[in-house]
Amino acid sequence: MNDFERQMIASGARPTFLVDELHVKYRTYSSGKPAAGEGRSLTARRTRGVREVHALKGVTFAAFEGESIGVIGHNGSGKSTLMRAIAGLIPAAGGAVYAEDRPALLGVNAALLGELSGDKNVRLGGLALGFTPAEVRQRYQGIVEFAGLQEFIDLPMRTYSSGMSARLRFAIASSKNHSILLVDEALAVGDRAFRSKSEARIREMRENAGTVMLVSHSINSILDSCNRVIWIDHGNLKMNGDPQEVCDAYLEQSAG
Ligand SMILES: Nc1ncnc2c1ncn2[C@@H]1O[C@H](COP(=O)(O)OP(=O)(O)OP(=O)(O)O)[C@@H](O)[C@H]1O
Repeated sequence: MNDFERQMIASGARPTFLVDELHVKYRTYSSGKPAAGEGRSLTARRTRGVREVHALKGVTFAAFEGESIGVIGHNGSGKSTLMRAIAGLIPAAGGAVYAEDRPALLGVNAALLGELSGDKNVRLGGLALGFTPAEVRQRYQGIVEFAGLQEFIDLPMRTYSSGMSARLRFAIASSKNHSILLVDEALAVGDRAFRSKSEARIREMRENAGTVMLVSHSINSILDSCNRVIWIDHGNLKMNGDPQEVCDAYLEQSAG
C-alpha cells in the first residue's frame, strides 16, 4: 500500500477491489522456423516455437469507491492485460484480484455471434449481462437506436462492418450500470459522431459507477477525468498517485 492509498483509507474511503502481486503470462506459438544451421527435428522445432511473454510482473494496488483511475504506459507495457485480468477474462499466473463486485470491461464482455442477427445478439448480450428477459425487452429499443443500426438489425452480424459490430457491442455493454467499470480506450470505436456519443455515455456511466479505471494514450483526457494515475512500464507498476505528478514523470521519460 502506498501513501496515496493510505490517505484514501484514512479519509474513510471504502475499497472496491484489490490487485495483489498480479502476474500474467502469455504462451504463444511462433512459426517455429529453425534458425540457419540448427537441427530440423519436429520436437526441437516445437520447443523453439513456444514463446512466453511475462506481461504483468507482480502489480499491486487498491481501488476505492468514487475513484476514477487512469492507466498510462507505452505500447505493449501491459495496460490492456491488466484490465482483462481484473475483469477475470485472463487467468493470473500468480497473485490475485479481489473485488466486491464483478468488474466489467466495457465492450468485450458481450460475446456476440456472427451467424445470428443483430436482433438476436442484442437479446443474447442482454441476458449475458444478467438482465431478465423483461429487462432486455425494456432496453432493446434504446440499444438498437444508440448503435444506429435500426435498418440492419435483422441481418446476420457477419454482414456488419467492423465499426458496425463494435457499435452494437458497445451499445449492449453500456446499457448496464456497473459498480466497477473498466474502460479501455482502444475499445472506443466508430466514426466521429459515434465516438462523441460513446464518450458521453462513458461519462454518464462513470457518474453512476463506484470505481472507474480508464486506459488512455491521451494524457489530457486522463488529467481531465481521473483522481489518480497508475503508470505501467514493462509489466511493472512504475508509479501510482497524483495524476499531474505521474503524467509529468511519464512525459519526461517519453521525451528523454
Ligand atoms: N493474446 C496475447 N498473446 C500473446 N502475447 C500477448 C497477448 N496480448 C498481449 N500480449 C503481449 O503482452 C504484452 C502486453 O500487452 P498489452 O496489450 O497488455 O499492452 P498495452 O500496454 O495495452 O499496449 P497498447 O498501448 O499498445 O495497447 C505485450 O508484449 C504483448 O505483445
